Parts: sequence; C-alpha cells; structure tokens
Amino acid sequence: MAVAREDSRGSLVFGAPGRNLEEEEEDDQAAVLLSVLVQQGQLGLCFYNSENSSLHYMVDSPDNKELHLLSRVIQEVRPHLILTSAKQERCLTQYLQQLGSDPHYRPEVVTYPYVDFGLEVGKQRLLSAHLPFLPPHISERDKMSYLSSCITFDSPLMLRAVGALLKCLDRRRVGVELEDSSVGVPILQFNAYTLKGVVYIDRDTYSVLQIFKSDLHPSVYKLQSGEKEGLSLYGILNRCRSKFGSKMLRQWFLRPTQDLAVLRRRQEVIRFFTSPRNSDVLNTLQASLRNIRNIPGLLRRMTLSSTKVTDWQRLYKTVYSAVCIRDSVRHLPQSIQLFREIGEELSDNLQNIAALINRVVDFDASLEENRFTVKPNVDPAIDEKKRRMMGLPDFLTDVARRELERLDSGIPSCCVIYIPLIGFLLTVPRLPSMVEKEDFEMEGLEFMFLSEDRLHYRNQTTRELDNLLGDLHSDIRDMETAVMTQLQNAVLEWSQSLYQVLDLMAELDCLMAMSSASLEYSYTSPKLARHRKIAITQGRHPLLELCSPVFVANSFHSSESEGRIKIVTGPNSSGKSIFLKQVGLIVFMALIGSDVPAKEAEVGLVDGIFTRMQSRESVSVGLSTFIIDLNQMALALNSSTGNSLVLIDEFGKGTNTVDGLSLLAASVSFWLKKSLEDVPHILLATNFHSLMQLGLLPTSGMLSFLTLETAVDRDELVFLYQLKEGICQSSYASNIAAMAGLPACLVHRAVEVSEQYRTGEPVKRIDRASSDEQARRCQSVVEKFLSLDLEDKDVDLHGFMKDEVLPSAGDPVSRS
Ligand SMILES: Nc1ncnc2c1ncn2[C@@H]1O[C@H](COP(=O)(O)OP(=O)(O)OP(=O)(O)O)[C@@H](O)[C@H]1O
Repeated sequence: MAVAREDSRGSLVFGAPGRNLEEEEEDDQAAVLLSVLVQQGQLGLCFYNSENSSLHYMVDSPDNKELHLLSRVIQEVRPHLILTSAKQERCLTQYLQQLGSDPHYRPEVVTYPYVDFGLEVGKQRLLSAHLPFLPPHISERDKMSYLSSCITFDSPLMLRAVGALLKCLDRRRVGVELEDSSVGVPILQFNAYTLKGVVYIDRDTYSVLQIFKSDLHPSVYKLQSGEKEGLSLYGILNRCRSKFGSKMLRQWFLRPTQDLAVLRRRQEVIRFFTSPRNSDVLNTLQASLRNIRNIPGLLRRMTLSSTKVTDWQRLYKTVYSAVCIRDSVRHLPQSIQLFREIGEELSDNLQNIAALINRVVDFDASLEENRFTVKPNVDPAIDEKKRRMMGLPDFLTDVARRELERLDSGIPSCCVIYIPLIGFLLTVPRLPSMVEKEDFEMEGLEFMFLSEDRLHYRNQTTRELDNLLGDLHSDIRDMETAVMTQLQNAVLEWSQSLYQVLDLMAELDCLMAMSSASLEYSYTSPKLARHRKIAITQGRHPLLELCSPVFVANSFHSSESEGRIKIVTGPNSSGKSIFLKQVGLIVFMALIGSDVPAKEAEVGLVDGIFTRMQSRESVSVGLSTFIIDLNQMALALNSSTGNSLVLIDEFGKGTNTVDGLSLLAASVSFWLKKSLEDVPHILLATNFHSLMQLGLLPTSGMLSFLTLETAVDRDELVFLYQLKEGICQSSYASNIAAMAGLPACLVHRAVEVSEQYRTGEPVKRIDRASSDEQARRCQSVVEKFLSLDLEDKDVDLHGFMKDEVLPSAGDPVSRS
C-alpha cells in the first residue's frame, strides 16, 4: 500500500486515492463507506450506502487475529472508503495494508483521530443525524427512544464507529453534494447486518466454481452498470425482472445459509411455481414485477429537492403494481409463508399512497410543463389563480384594445403580455422612423426594452394589473411546490410500507427467477436437513451440461457409513475436476434455496465450502503458484470442521514429485487422525497414483476410492466420464498426449523411458544409433589421414585438421 498522506481536512489517508465520490454520484453509482474499530478481539462496524441512504450496523462480534469476519464483510460489501481510528490495533493496520496489495480492489482508507470514535460523541451524532422519516419537531427524548428501536445501543464499538462515520458523511456531503449546506446527509433506514449462519465460502471458491464470472467483484451494493456476467451460476439463475431482485439474488449467492427455516421458506415458493399448473401465475406476476421501480432511489430523491415528474409517475406505477400483485397473491395458497406475508403485510397504506398521488398529481399537465402540477380541487387557492390565468388572454386583449385607442394614431397595434417574474407589459411594433433610443419614448409610457423588433413599456395600467393579478405564474409555481413538499412528506412517512414492498417483491422476483431456471433445466428440489450427510443421485454440472452435447451424470454419497474422504483418480481429462466442481455447485445451490441439477439430492447443511483447485493468477497476487496452493490448503486444514465440504484438486503438483506426494499424503493422514465427527466431507482428485501404489495412506473405513471410467478402442482412449469405485491403474498419459497432437516419435520415446524407469532398468540413451554413425565417420577420418603423404611439403595438414577432425572447433593447431 502506498504511503499515508494528509487530506484537506487533516486526516491521514492511505493508499490509492480510490474513486471520487462526486464522480460516482454523477455516474449514479452508490458510495459505500465503512467505519470499523477492532479492540481486544472484538470487531465493531457499520456502513452507509448512499444508494438507498441506509445505515447498516453489525453488533460487536468476536473476530480472530486475521480478521476473517471483517474480511468477509469487506468481501461482501466492497466499501469505497474504509474509515478507522488513527489509534488502532496492529492486526487492523496489517490487514488494511494487505488489502492495499489487491490489484482488483483498492478502497480509500481514511483515519480520524481517536476522539472522533468516542462513545458519547457517537450517540450525540446519531441524535443530530438527519432522519427525514421522523416528524421535524420531535423532542430529543422521543428521538432517543425511537432510535433505540432502530439500532442497538449495547454494542459500544459499533456505536463509536457510527459516530465517526456520521462525521465523515457530513464532511464529504455524501449524496447531497449539490444541495444547500443546510441539507444534511439523510438516513432513511437502519438495517442490522449479520453474517450468522452464513456458509463460509472464500473468493477463490466463488471463482473456481464459476459462481460469479465478471472482472469486477460481485458486490451486493455495487452492481456496475455495463458489467457483464459471463457463463456463471449466477448468470444462468438470474432471471429476475427487477434490478432490486437481481441485487437480492446476488446477496443470497454471497450468503448461502444454514438457516433451515429460510431455506424451506424459499423452497416452498419454488415448488409452487415449478408445478406445471402454475406457469400462468408465474408469467403474470413476472410481467407485473417489471413495473416496480427503484424505491430507495425514489425515496432518496424525495428527501432532496430533486424529485422529477417521472419520479412521481414511477412511484405511482410501483405502488399501483404492488397493490395488483398483492391482490393476485391473495388468491394463491396462503399456507405458503411468502404469499401470506405479501397478502397481509403490503398494507392499505399502499392504496393510500396510490390514491393520494392520483388525486394530487396532474400527470398530463406535469409532463407538458415539465414540472410538478396539481390537479383541480386539491387547493382552492391554486384553482382560483389558475382560473384567473386561464381568463387572462381575453382580458388582456380587451385592455390592449383600450390602450391602443389612447396611444398615438401612428401605432398600428398593441398587446398586453405577461412575463413571469417581470409582470405585465405593453408591447407595440417598432416603426421604421424609430431609430435612436429617444425615438422610443412615448408619453405616459415607461420604456423597458426592445426585443424582436417590438418595444416593451410599463404604464399605469400594467402596474395596476401587476397589483391586481400579482405574479400569477410564480405564485402558482410556489403553491404547487408547497403541495409537492407536503406530498413528499406524506410519502416519506409511509416509507416503511414502501421498503416492505421492496423486500417482499425482491424475494418474490428471486424465487420466480430460480423457479424459471429450475423448470428450464429440469432441476429437482433437494431434501435439506441438519445431518452430516450428502447424497446426490445422478448429479450434473449446471454449467457444463449447457455446453456439452452429452453429459454423463454421476452420484456422490458421503456419510459416516459411506466414508467421508473420497479419493478420485483417473487419467487426465477424464472428468475429475468437473465432478468435484459439480458436487460443490450442487451443495452451494441447495444452500441458497435453489433446486439442483440431480435426479435426487439430500444435503446436510454444511458450514463452509473449502477448495484447493486451480490457482489464482499468481502475477497479480505476487505469490508463487505453489504458495497460493499451500495457503488454500492451510485454510482448508485449519478452518474446516466436521460439517464442511472440502474439494481438493491436484494438490502438491507444484513442487518436486516426492515432496508434493508427501505433503498430500500427510494432509489426508491429518484428517484421518481426527475423530469421526471432526472429519469434513472431502473429495480429493489426484494424478499421484503412487499415493495408493506405495501405500502411503493408512487403512481407514473413512477412506474410499473412486475412479472415472475410460476404455481403449484400437489404441485410442475413450472417456466414459462414468464414476465407479476403485483406483485408476494407468494415467494413459501417452494416449492423451497423442490425442493432443504431440509428434508420434516423441510419444513413443516417452513410453520407452517411462517403461524403463518403472521397471528399474537403466534408461538407454537416445543417441545410440548415431554412435554407429560416429564410428563410421571416425573410420573415414582415419582412412583419409593414412592416405596423406606426410613427407610431401604441400600437404595441408592444418586444413585437414580443420575440415575433417574438428570441423567446428576453430583453429586446432593453435588450441593444441
Ligand atoms: N460428466 C461428464 N460428461 C461429459 N463430459 C465431461 C464430463 N466430465 C468431464 N467432461 C469433459 O471432459 C473435460 C475434462 O474434464 P476435467 O477437466 O474434469 O478432467 P480432469 O480429469 O480433471 O483432467 P486433469 O487431470 O487433466 O485436470 C471437460 O472439459 C468436459 O468437456
């Protein structure tokens, strides 16, 4: 990480400047700012998301020295800015420095003085925060008791972090950069943030299993516009109709859960929609969901002065569609929890909001005038002014006629016009004789200006009109703006009902998306339970099955009785990695509540999926491939529990064979030495056949061996991709090399050497044939030498040596 620098406010700033918050606001990108404190093994944090003006807090929780919990939160939230105290624990400093070495993600790290993280300071800042949903004149005591229902006050570290975060928001004016300085940064909702029950999956696993596939990190809060999802599990399951549905799905993907109640709630909805009888309902609801817009964005704009006509239209459509969806869902089985909640919890407030907007906003006129316009009968004063405004043209024509009669006979015509903010004016055409300014003067008229060849004047009559009618246009505008503010406040007071719409609709959208995918790809609903068993019958790889014309399904059973450690061998390209990944993906899908690609599946809720598979790009990380492999293996060995799934593919091949083999054998033995309940489900693929041939593993009932079937047909290897019990006897490396197009002579020689090495024979040198050739050449040199007449003075001995004996060695005489 780069050196610390001082920002304009005297705070220390580390690392790359990061993305500018103002720029992001223009891009309509959310800014996420996270404030964190670590003290004596406890972690306290909170973060603000400007997209929906929400403050998320996490109750103080224990974290280890490596700050795994913090790293998990950062992985999920991807804050643009991390704020912490200048006085902090070493582990946090180290963690932040390490974060700076990640080329894909460089948040701005800012430190504030320790005093900004005081507990009382935090509470005071919270009290004076801008909370638009509260009535403006609420007493401090009432505000405090209300706040205690929004945010927990018994997490001191978190509260201290909140204080500093609020200061930072105010200083940077996050989301209100363009507003008047009296407008505070709004907080529209408080959300408790929790990772409890979340299945541990690290970034490498997400990447190797192709759960997400995009260059940028899959952050919940930072869906980049223009970011394309490649072939990935998220890509094929995300059929959400709304943006917030996609966001929620992403969050589910980032937080696979062990919470059985949550998973069953999702499963029962998917089961309903995947029933062929209900496909019409699915289509109708999906169509209505399209009309539900970004409620947080709309509400945020209502706290500022930037509500547009289109915002009112969208809000009306959103609320109206939500009411329609609620009414349709009320006809679906109310035994399904989500349907019941939609039916009950989408309150009549929504109808009230829709009715109020419909009664107040004149959408046609608003669009025409491109400003908020009120319907008749909302405010009698506005109606009166508008009436006057409507009658104005006739009335002014009358006035103009009378004025013309009073003017010089040389003036051909006269009008009375109204210009907003200036008032009423008399206008006459300029006569050709009127050249100089003095020529414009007329008796009883005060010259104002010349525009488009017309002269504009004020006189007694226009002044009387000003007094009588006032600045009608501006008055109407001001009065309508006041009505809009009242309407905004009413909507903001109902914001809780609107957020409820958002959460329930997002959930419905995600589940309908997963149902559509399940129908299209013929998935099945897995049985979930709190046991330590995984049983997948005829499982498939959800991505490969879409790209491959034929996919061979395979089963996987892991339990105490069927062995928890499976060693998979097979020739290269026989399907080992795909099998490992397919098991990982099926378990993952079950843990987000989705149906799975299998004939049948029973999945015990695992607490983590650990992988040691192909390594990340080592150049950018700055570590050798082997070190990365070891790090991944260390994490699996140290952090997996009897309830985890561990997938290991070709561990140990990054160093010399014997050392790699020993490390692999030692790792398996490490798990075998554990008591039965502490051994994770392990699936290990290897090309080290000597692991079994040399008997490097202890005999254990926990260990079982699987191999992928192949056949040789007329010297050609055929992959059957079918898993069976046993150990692969040959690597078939030569057949595979030949299939890959290596030259036949090279493959032949490789087979020869391999055979001699295996049988312990000395490896015969490849240059034996050419030594005969050499003997023949020597003989010819000797014969030529003997034929030379050494007595003859003209014999070119030097040339002979050069050409025949040492053709490439330069000057042999001088060398000797
Ligand atoms: N079950 C299957 N059905 C159909 N095709 C499969 C199946 N499994 C694997 N394949 C095909 O075989 C290819 C190689 O599979 P995979 O990468 O899993 O082999 P491997 O045994 O791990 O090879 P290596 O040991 O060289 O890493 C896949 O890209 C896919 O095209």
